[in-house]
Amino acid sequence: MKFTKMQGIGNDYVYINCFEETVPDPVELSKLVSDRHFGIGSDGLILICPSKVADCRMRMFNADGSESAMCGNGIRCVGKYVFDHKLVDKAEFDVETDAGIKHIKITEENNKAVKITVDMGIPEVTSTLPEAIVIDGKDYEFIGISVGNPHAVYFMDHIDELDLESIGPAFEFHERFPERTNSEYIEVKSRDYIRMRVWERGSGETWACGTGATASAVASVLSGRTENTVEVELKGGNLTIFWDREKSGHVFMTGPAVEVFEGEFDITNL
Ligand SMILES: N[C@@H](CCC[C@H](N)C(=O)O)C(=O)O
Repeated sequence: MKFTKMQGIGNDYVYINCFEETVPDPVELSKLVSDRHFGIGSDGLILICPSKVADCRMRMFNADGSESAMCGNGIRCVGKYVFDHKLVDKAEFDVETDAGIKHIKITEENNKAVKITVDMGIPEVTSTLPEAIVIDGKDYEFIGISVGNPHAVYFMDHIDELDLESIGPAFEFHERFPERTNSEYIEVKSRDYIRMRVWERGSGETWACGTGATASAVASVLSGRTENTVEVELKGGNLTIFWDREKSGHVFMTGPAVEVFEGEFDITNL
């Protein structure tokens, strides 16, 4: 099976062009390819498929094989892939996801996508503002935001000192979140700049999460900490998030996407 490895500010996935390839078991394939010692090495698997209602469809699987409705860094890479590989012949197009159809705008240089803006839709607040869960006897106040997938945003000082390997799974598997949750840990630097670490449902700590950055910017605005445009610094780079709160209610994510390499993977034993 042919694949392409791509990354969006360090959040890396294996991409399969399902206009040409058939994937028999994406759940098992995701576990296999994601393994950083025995596989290709990635945060999961993304299928770029034909769609009846949009220009293409994205299906996204975490490293543990669980499927998510949406992936922010993934959809920017899908945008770059279909543009660069000429599966579309326009710089604005639609991608079907299980969280709805998302509109993409490509900024190109020499016929290659260098920057991608995604209309992430209207965010949904899924908690009281804020709400607390108890972990090891301590209250953690979070803001719950869905942008097609679930996020719990926690504001704190000194995110570099956080023991993410402990707190991440405690959020992910807490009984408050029956479908598990992604969680973001946010240090506010100014009214338009935040720093973020993320623990992803199904993949653990990743270098970036586009839906997480979007949810965190929305939570920052909602709680009065920032203006509507926020730059989010993640381990692998920065994203710009603009929440058009007063007019359309939609939130827009802008950032890069990079093709790392192409290869072939033997799936005869899958
Ligand atoms: N890295 C992604 C989010 C991937 C899905 C997430 N782990 C979930 O299960 O919802 C992003 O960039 O948004």
